[in-house]
Amino acid sequence: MKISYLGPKATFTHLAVSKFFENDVKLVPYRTIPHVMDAVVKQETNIAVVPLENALEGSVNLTIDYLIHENTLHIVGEIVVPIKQHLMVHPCRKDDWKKIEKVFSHSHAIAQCHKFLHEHMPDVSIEYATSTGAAAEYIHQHPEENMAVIANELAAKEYDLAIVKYNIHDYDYNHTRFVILHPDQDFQIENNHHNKVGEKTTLVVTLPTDHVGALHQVLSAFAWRKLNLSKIESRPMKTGLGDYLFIIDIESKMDDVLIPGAIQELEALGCGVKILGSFPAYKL
Ligand SMILES: O=C(O)C(=O)C[C@]1(C(=O)O)C=C[C@@H](O)C=C1
Repeated sequence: MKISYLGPKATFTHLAVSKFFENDVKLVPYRTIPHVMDAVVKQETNIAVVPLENALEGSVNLTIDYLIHENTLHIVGEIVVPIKQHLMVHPCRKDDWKKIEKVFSHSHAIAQCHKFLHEHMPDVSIEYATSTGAAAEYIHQHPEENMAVIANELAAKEYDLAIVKYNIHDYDYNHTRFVILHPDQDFQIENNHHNKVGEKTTLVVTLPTDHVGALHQVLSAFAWRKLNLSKIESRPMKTGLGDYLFIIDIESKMDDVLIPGAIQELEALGCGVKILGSFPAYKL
């Protein structure tokens, strides 16, 4: 089985897939989240793994938007991974890293370390990379750049960088949810040894024309069936200012009665409903 992931080597996504999947898989890195997903659609790989949400910074909007608007893949699993961000430099700058002028990383990694950067490196400029691994690889290839990178310990090893500050993320509880994507919504991930923490169903709901209490009615369809929601988030529909869709995570797997009943009720109210997936959630 071939798995596309947000690469290059030693990103957090790489850490997640290499810990989660067994040895008989081939891991194939792609540079951007859309490329990771397109690889499955083009049948270059069988499964895609991409980041969806971080506990400190919230959703990875590119993943959500691509999944909703551009893609036909389904979420077939979720992996929650602890995230530790470190500051690293090319070894030739190890002793004078305090004179660094730029910090380079993925936007989510930078956002997870805002307080640290504000307090300890207030004058540096920030540059964004497609992933933490891509930033680490760049600095390895460009020792002449007076830059530091925010990335994980594996990246420091892979790209031969020196960690000058460990654990610079602003809050201890720093976890990211990665999703496993497949074209077939009934695809089952083989998993023998990981810690399964629950089941989820993710829906995308569009409201009928804006009217008083529309969202309240949507939420009632879940509430009176005692379907617990673990997330509700609005994203622009990209059709006009004020047009939103809602991404709703239900803390149960698809059943024959309750979730289909809630969906029918929403459709009767004039809502559009798309099922992004019904899947097991694992914690590493
Ligand atoms: O850049 C990486 O290493 C990624 O895997 C991406 C990503 C993200 O998009 O949130 C994943 C986990 C961390 O939260 C920071 C960055």
